[in-house]
Amino acid sequence: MSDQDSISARISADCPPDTQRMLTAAWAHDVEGVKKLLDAPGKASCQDPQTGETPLHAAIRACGPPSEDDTPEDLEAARKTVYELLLWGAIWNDVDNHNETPGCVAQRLARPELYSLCVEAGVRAEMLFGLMDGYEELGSDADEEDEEMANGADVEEDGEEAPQLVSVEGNGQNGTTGDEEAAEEEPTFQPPSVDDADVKSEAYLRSKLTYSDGKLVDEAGNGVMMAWETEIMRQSVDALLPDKQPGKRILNVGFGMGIIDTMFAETKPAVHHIIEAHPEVLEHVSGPDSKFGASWEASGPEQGAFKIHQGKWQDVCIELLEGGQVYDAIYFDTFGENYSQLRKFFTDFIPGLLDSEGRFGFFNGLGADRQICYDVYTKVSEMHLADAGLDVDWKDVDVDMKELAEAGKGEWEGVKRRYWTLDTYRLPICTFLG
Ligand SMILES: C[S@@+](CC[C@H](N)C(=O)[O-])C[C@H]1O[C@@H](n2cnc3c(N)ncnc32)[C@H](O)[C@@H]1O
Repeated sequence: MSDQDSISARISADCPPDTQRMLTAAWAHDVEGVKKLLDAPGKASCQDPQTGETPLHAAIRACGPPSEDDTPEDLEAARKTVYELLLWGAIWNDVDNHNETPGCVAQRLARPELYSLCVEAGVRAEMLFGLMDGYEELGSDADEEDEEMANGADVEEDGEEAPQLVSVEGNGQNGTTGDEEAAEEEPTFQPPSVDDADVKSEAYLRSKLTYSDGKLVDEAGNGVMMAWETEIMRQSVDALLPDKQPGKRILNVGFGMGIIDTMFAETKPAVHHIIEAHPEVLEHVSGPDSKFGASWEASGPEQGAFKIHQGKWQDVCIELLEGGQVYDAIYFDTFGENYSQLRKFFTDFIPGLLDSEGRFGFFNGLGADRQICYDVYTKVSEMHLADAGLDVDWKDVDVDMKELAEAGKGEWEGVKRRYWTLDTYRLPICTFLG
């Protein structure tokens, strides 16, 4: 076990005794001891104030990497401890001072069984948040710092700062003065700070955009679309139109840099509709250098066959439905919207707009700055797609990370936030069930 993963490094001298007891019992995989200590709400997710270690981190970290000393009994005790903690409300995605969730530790230590328990807990939590309408922002949408993804599931890799000791704010109630209360307060862990990239759809749609070589960036410096995604767009087109037959009816939501629309146009569709809401993107599309201006619209096989629908898809799709439009291929890739909007598109529009033999795809950047969040969102979206009557096949696409490895460098130069950190893109190909 590396020094940074040792018990002495993880349970600090300042750790309050209750928390220390819980962390030690979790570290020892003392299931009975853990159960006894779980006597009040919040106990399962207590944190060392300096290291941010939670009982889940401790139970997983204590396993270390696989070794020949491992026994089935040890592993079973670890599994039971993690299971028990999750049962008692341990938070699956609290980060520690190294910006790792318990699942990140399990992945780093090559403990797939424990990793799976964390993923399953994440799926349960996110499905519940879904019922309560509390999703994070989409992965490609520059913001994943919603509280619901809880405390830095989307922390920038480079945004790590030394955690500070902070005190819980007292309000002087219960007959104590603020000072007395302060004296009794315990320090709490402050997770590594995150760069606040909270993009909201309305603000984004009003913001100034810059098209530059290989990227489209909003006024806060968020990457709206980047050229490194071209291969993903290429493979998405290949998946949606496998035979590249001409004469297909295509809908693309979100023009961005027009990368996917250029590829769609090359397949010589019968209908090619694009929905775009941002005024500056629309200005760019109608500009003299655009391939999708008035002459493109006029070049369609019939009037309205090639068309940029100006406005938000939430409004335009209602008109398309009312007009009885049906498509063979639909692609969805917007910016600044949260997962609830993608889910709305699945459930409210795909059933009416997609031909019964058609294919639907979307940019799958959900939680893409952290493997466990990506894995959780793969499952969550799969369940919601099934709710909408859709089956999904995931195709793994290698992402060349050479120029994407470091925030602020390579492809990320001039871009506020590294929204993609993974070697493999999971490309969704959705068709109707049955
Ligand atoms: C990531 S880009 C799309 C990139 C595109 N796939 C490509 O290949 O270049 C997202 C686009 O969706 C647009 N958008 C964001 N919210 C939208 C909404 N509610 N309705 C329509 N378009 C929207 C943005 O203005 C932006 O042009």
